[in-house]
Amino acid sequence: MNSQPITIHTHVYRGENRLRVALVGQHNSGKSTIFHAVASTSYRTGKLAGTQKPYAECPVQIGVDEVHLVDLPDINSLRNLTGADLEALKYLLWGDARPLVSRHERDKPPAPFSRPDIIVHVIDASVLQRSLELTLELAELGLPIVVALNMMDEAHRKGVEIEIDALSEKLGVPVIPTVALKGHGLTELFDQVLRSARARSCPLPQPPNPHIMEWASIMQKRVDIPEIQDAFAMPKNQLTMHLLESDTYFMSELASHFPEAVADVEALQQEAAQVLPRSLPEEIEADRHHRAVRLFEQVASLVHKPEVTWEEKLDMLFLHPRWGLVGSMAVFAAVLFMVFEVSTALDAMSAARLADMVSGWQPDTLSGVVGRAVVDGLIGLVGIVVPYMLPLVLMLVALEESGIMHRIAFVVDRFFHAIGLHGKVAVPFLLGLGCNVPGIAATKGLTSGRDRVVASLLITFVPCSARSAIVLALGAKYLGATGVFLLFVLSLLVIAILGRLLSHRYPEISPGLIQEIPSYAWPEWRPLMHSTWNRTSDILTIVTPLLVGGSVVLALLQFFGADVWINTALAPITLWALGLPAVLGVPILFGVLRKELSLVMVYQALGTFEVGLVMDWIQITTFLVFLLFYIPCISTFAVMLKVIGRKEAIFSILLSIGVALITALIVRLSLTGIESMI
Ligand SMILES: Nc1nc2c(ncn2[C@@H]2O[C@H](COP(=O)(O)OP(=O)(O)OP(=O)(O)O)[C@@H](O)[C@H]2O)c(=O)[nH]1
Ligand SMILES: [Mg+2]
Repeated sequence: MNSQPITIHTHVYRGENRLRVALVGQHNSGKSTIFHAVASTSYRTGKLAGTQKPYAECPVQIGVDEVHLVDLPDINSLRNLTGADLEALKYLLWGDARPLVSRHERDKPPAPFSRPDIIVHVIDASVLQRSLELTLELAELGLPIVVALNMMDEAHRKGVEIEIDALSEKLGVPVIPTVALKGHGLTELFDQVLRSARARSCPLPQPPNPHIMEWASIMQKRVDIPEIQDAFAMPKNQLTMHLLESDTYFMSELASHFPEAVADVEALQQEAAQVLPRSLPEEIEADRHHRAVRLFEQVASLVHKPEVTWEEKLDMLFLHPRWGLVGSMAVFAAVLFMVFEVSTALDAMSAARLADMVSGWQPDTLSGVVGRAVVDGLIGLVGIVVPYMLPLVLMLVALEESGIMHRIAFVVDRFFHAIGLHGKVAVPFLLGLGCNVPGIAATKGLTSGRDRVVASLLITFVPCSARSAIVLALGAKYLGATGVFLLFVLSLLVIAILGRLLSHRYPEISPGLIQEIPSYAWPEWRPLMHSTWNRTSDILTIVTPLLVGGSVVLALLQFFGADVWINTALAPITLWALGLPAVLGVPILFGVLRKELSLVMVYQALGTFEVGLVMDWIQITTFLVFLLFYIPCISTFAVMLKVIGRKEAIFSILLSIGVALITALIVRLSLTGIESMI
């Protein structure tokens, strides 16, 4: 029988025992890109004690293990540091612990968490030589290191070829090639991080030349005093090298805590200066530079520049630091075209035509009314499926399968992070401009847990085409272009503020996951159609009964003359809070079926098309603001049930009513205030 070896890890990194990993590297090497590729949206940021450069931290799930990942500010060298760089070094040495030498510093410890268990040294492979000096210094820290040889695409483009194995062997450190921008190699990187941490394998020592070694061993003897070593709590060799190089911080700490030892150390530095052609710090720096150059020459070579492939050209548009937005903007424009042109045309051809056909049917019997309500519900369904669900979901699936969605997500991530969301929901948000239903449905495939809930809740505040139509119809006529513009700006503002607030409601730091950007692929028709239909029908099973049922209930209410009760029941909102005519209660309630019907119902309720005759501009604005934000519609509620569950769906209704009321009230009061002033 064939038996497979089973690896049993003696140590699983989880919870309190999660592995602490620090991303260390020079400016622009890609640390933050790696961090954002694997972090969740709810990562934390902070500043190292008394400095201005922020770090970021987040737990990340890797299989059964969990790591606590810290993205540090850039660092060029470990020598002679001041300010933020020195604090970063102190974090690497001591974390939140306070060895004797730093106990007198009154600021907080450099970091609110322990020192890392392992370092991921992020290197820009396209300028490898520059980074290797730092690698040599990091090797002294006594921590396991994994090198992320990042920007391999750039290196490839410049024709720099690196022998990964040779580099890894010479450093005694695993080297993993990555293209952080696309998430390539990140799975291997973090797998290796776990392996190296378990093996506790430290880098090979990288001693300076024998010449310097002699001075180092003398220095080591002079400070090899248990009290000094305890006070600095760092690897002996590293302390020795810092003192040999007359590092300001370490020398001053030595002077203030062990004044008797300083004379010895300084005497040695001066002795060396007399013997050597250059000062000791200069000698050591030159030696390190020399070793880095030699290492570089041994492992790297310049080859003929390869041809740029079409994938690389496309990625210039999607992922390039400067041009990357161009591709995303083009896709957004295409999505908006679909939403505003194609969907509108399809709507006119399908649902609108059907609605026209039955408009003459005005039954006055109970069964007739129910029949008409069922037909209305079904037409409403057609109005969601044909113009919105099918084309927009098809577009979404195509964007996902082609690999474009991942690239857009990467580029716009930063903007969306500001409101606590992942860049992946950018396209669903745009779909929401057409109809919230496919927008919310899309979050199901793209996000999970907290991110999905927050994205869905926020998408309900994106003005869908039905709502925009009312704002455009009434707003353009009575408030002018500026008024309409300001109403949409208000939507954006409300979404941004709610995003921040909701991030507080769901603060749990969900661990990030490693995400790779897939290669480009032409979507295949059959799977595309299949997936589109699956997702649409999935939603229809829950939207249909609610839409038809809701339509019947409202028709019956109207049939039995409940209008007056409804208007009376809603008077606290319409009349008292918002100062609107009470007859608007019915259109507001019935609007949950299909918002665009609200407009017709408003005309009916007020008995005129000239809304301006019965309502002043403040009332019209208040009404539009309320309409813009309150419960979107029954279909949206249905899709929420499916995507985020009953509890959150009900919360969403309460939230939208609350936000609609509060915003409308604020707008009403401010406008009244402004009017009385002028
Ligand atoms: N071509 C290419 N660009 C990358 C890659 N990784 C990151 N970049 C880009 O390089 C730039 C710098 O990346 P960051 O992640 O901000 O670098 P950093 O190390 O955090 O920089 P500092 O925080 O300033 O130290 C960004 O514009 C990234 O989009 C990669 O693998 N390939
Ligand atoms: Mg950064």
